[in-house]
Amino acid sequence: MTPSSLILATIAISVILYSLLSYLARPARPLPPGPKPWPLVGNLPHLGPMPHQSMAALARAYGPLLHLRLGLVDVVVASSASVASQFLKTHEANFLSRPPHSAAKHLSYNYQDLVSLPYGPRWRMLRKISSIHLFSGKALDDYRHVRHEEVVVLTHALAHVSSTPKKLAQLLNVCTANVLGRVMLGKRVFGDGNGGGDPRADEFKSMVVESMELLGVFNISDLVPALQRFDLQGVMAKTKTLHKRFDAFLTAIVEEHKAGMGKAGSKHNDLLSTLISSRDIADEEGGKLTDDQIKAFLLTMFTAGTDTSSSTTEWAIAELIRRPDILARVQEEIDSVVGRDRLVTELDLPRLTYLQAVIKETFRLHPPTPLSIPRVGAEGCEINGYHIPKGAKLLVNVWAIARDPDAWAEPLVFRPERFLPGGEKPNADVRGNDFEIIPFGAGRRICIGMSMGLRMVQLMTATLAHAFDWELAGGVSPEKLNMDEAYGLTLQRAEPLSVHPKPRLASHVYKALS
Ligand code: HEM
Repeated sequence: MTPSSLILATIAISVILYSLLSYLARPARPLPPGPKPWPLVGNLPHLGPMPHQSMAALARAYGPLLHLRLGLVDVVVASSASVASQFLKTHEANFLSRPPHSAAKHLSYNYQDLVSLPYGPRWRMLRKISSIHLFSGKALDDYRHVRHEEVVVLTHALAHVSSTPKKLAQLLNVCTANVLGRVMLGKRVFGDGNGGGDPRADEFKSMVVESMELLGVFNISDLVPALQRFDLQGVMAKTKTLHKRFDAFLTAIVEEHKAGMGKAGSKHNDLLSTLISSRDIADEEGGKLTDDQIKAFLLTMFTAGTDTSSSTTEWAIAELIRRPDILARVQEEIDSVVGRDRLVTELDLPRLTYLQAVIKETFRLHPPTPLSIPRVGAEGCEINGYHIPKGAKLLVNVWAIARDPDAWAEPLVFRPERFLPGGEKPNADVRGNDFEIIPFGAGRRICIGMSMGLRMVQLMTATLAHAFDWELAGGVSPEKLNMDEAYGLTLQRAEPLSVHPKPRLASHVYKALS
């Protein structure tokens, strides 16, 4: 049999088997509405290059609870606050695990990381360890100086006068990665701490972006298992190569750390040392950790924790550049609280009400994970009178929910005032309680790094807005700034922000940074 006739035969058998099984297992209640699926590929052609946008358009036509069939997989999409709350609150217990995804499987050392582990003892153990060491109020306060110092390094790098424009995303990424490095490993991962370039940082950012692209792909091999071995979109080949690059990066970190721990008189209180030592003390819930599990843990934290915060800050600065009136108001607020003789600190943030509103508005229009991270239904259930099949993949379109015209006035306009007293949603919060704006998800599987991510985005945005005025590279005028999105698991800017920062504080502030 030739390869093409083998593919055709596989497709034909899959379609017949699937139709038969679907007929036999048809539910009493109807599935939620959705566009008619094509044979075999189902609704994949409906997704296009920007699935979050296409799904938002489909939700406008079919309603906020949408059913799609992608290959052989049932997918339900929540596109309104009330539908999202049905899944993530009312039926939360049924949607606590993640669906299978071959790219995630390969990148995460066979689903060993916190994002992809099924809800259960090992997930609980890793969540507990990371809460205690990284994300508890005490841990966050203990490491406040680290965030401050790395933002100082970032400011120093931006203040360095040069005719070459600065790629903001790259510097923000180094800042967030170094904060995580110092907190988890006890040391920076990139650069010399003076804001100087490090080619490994470019490599790292490109690996993170590529992983987000691969994780965001709707891979036909996952959706029609019979086609898995053909790797028609080349996702698996790219994932394997990427995994090797990440593994080399992580193995070096772990081995170097172990060697340091072995030296006489060395004292290590960081998280990685705890993880390495925990292999000798069986945990009552999750068992011992292997090297691969430790690398999977670090990988998740570095990927989930860097690009999300840095891209949100990049979007925030882009919005401020486009709206000089809003930037001026942010600067006025920070000047009045902080003055112009020092940089902002985290302790100033609670007094910066307008800045907080700017950050919320940025999360609303530019949520870093537009389709959140998928969940899977453990059992069949009924929502709003529709049958949700067992094993259905749940996508929460947080991007569409935050632009829902039934929930937001002029949803496409960047207007921080909507979150201030007298505005339409003065009390709305992004921490998973107000389903109209859930950039971090909600419920038990809500983003574990939420508090750290929020602090980083607030501190970086406040510092950049306070310490600099901004000009776009190439003489682009603010109103011409390209605000197009590039799709992936995380929402990148199609065109990275390229800028000339102009220091605006007293000159001694910048001198003191060197
Ligand atoms: C702007 C910042 C961030 C945003 C918007 C964000 C968003 C999200 C979202 C939407 C989820 C899925 C939640 C769900 O299923 O309901 C998630 C999960 C996760 N995030 Fe974040 N994230 C951010 C920062 C961080 C940081 C700083 C870290 C770690 C250093 C992190 C680590 C994780 C992990 C480990 C999970 C998986 C949690 C689980 O499955 O139990 N995130 N994040």
